[in-house]
Parts: sequence; C-alpha cells; structure tokens
Amino acid sequence: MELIINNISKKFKDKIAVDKFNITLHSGIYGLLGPNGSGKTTLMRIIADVSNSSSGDILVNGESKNKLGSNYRDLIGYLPQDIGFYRNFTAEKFLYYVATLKGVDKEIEKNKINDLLKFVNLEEYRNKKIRKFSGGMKQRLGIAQALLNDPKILILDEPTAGLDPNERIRFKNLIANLSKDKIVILSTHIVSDIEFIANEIIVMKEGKLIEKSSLSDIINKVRGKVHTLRISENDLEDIQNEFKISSMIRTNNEICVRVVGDNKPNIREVKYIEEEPNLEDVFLYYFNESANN
Ligand SMILES: Nc1ncnc2c1ncn2[C@@H]1O[C@H](COP(=O)(O)OP(=O)(O)OP(=O)(O)O)[C@@H](O)[C@H]1O
Repeated sequence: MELIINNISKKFKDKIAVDKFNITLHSGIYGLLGPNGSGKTTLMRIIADVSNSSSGDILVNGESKNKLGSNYRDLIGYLPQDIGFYRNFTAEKFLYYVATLKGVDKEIEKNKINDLLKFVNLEEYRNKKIRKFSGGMKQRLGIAQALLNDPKILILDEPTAGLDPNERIRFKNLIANLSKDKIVILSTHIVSDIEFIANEIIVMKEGKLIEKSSLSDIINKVRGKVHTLRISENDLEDIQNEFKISSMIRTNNEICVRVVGDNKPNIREVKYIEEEPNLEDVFLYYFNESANN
C-alpha cells in the first residue's frame, strides 16, 4: 500500500492552513506532530476525504482519490477530534449504527462488531450507555467505529487528548496491535504519546512538512545540542537568551537547567553535561515551545 500526498494545499480565505504538502507513506504507524494550529487537523480531514483540498492530489497505489471515488472512502477509517457520539446509545448500538452508515455487509456485521468490542476491550460494556463512558472508553469506541470497514488507511486525530495515564497505556497497546498492513496516521501535540508507538514521525509547522524521519533519526538531529548545567540566578537570563530551556529545577542557591541549542553552553567556569536527547527536545528545538503546552 502506498499513499502519496501530492502537493496538497488548503486555503481558508487568506489563511493557508496546509501549504504544498508532499509525502509518501507506506504501511506503518506515523506520528503527525506539530503545535496547535500547524494544520494537522486540516490535513487529516483532507486525507479522510471529509474536506477538499484547494489544490493537489492524493494517490493510492498510483490511483487518484478523485478517480477512486467511493472506493477511496472504503479504504479510510477516521477518528475525528470531536467525534459526536449519541450519548444515549449503547456502545453496541452505536457500532451497528455506524456500520449501517458505512454500508458494512450485514452478513459480517455482527461478527465484526463482536470482534471489535473485544479488540478495544469494551466487550463487557457493550450494553452500557455512552454517556456513562470515561474519556478513554469513548476513544476506544471511537477507534472501533473507525475500524468497522477494515480500513487500510486509519486516521486518528488527537486520539489521546484527555486520557489519564492508564488509559494512555491501554491506547498505545491498542494501536501497536493493529494489523501491520495498514497506514496509521495519528496526530498529537503530546510528544510522549507517539514516542513509543510511531515508527515514523512527521513534523508539521505552519502548514508545511518540515521533517519525516524514523524516531531515532529525528532524535539524532539534536544529538550534541542538549545539555544540563547548574547555574546561578544571575546567569539565567543569558541562558534564556541563547537556549531553549526544556526543564529547570531550582534548589536553594542554584538552578539546574536542561537546555537545547546549537552552541555549547559557555557560561564562565560552569561545567555542562551532554544529555541523551529525546523527542521533547526535538519539539523544543523546532518549535521553540514546550511540547505539552
Ligand atoms: N474552517 C476554518 N476556517 C478558517 N480557518 C481555519 C479553519 N480550519 C482551520 N483553520 C485555521 O487553519 C490553521 C490550521 O488549523 P488546524 O486545526 O488544521 O491545526 P492543528 O494543527 O490541527 O491544530 P490543533 O492541534 O489545535 O487541532 C489554523 O490557523 C486554523 O485557525
């Protein structure tokens, strides 16, 4: 399976939300990373075919989305950021409802729904009303509905937003267990959520693709640029002017800072230690802001 996003742009009046975006994806789990407003949702809505691009094309195995028509839709599973559940439906009823909308074959519908309820660990809650579900249960139901048509391209927009730590772990395991022949695109601005599940990271800024690499390659980009050092309050301003600060711990008379920047910290006699970089550091390096803002 090959998905080509070919020069996609999206304009809203005078705002360019997606700007000549080009990427080729094969089966695997891709983490789409970018700060708020960078165009992730807009791009995902275009790939999910719920919104049109202003220009450009999408090709699956060489065939244009426009030519494929409803066959393209059959390839797509989509969990939008703001999925509207019918709160008074049970989980099972909701899945039957979506299965009907998606035109899932009646012969396989029942088995499919049973399998999916098992897969997302909601079997014992199948008859519970959605309004009584936790955020994590709703997200898992959201994934189940996205998988109903056995999509080859699964698009999950901020699927971990609002989940507690236990729900996050469950969610990560769920994604990791998805069959390997799918293209899974998962957006977030919470770096730690994709650090352990995505094979490839796609970084988006102001509508543009600025990086597509494996996790280790992208982390290597900031190798040698991350340091910790202990400074006095007086030195803090100099450090802040030259570096992006990823963490700061104050003790009685000193501050331990973790900094990211192109240069080695050069503050008088202060010793610094080079640190093993992580994806948070990458985010800070590219966006000049903390990942979890
Ligand atoms: N319907 C719209 N009309 C006008 N501007 C829009 C519309 N949808 C999105 N935008 C603008 O396009 C830009 C990209 O928005 P988008 O929601 O795609 O970003 P995002 O990366 O998904 O952000 P978030 O993480 O906050 O969801 C933003 O500046 C946003 O204000």
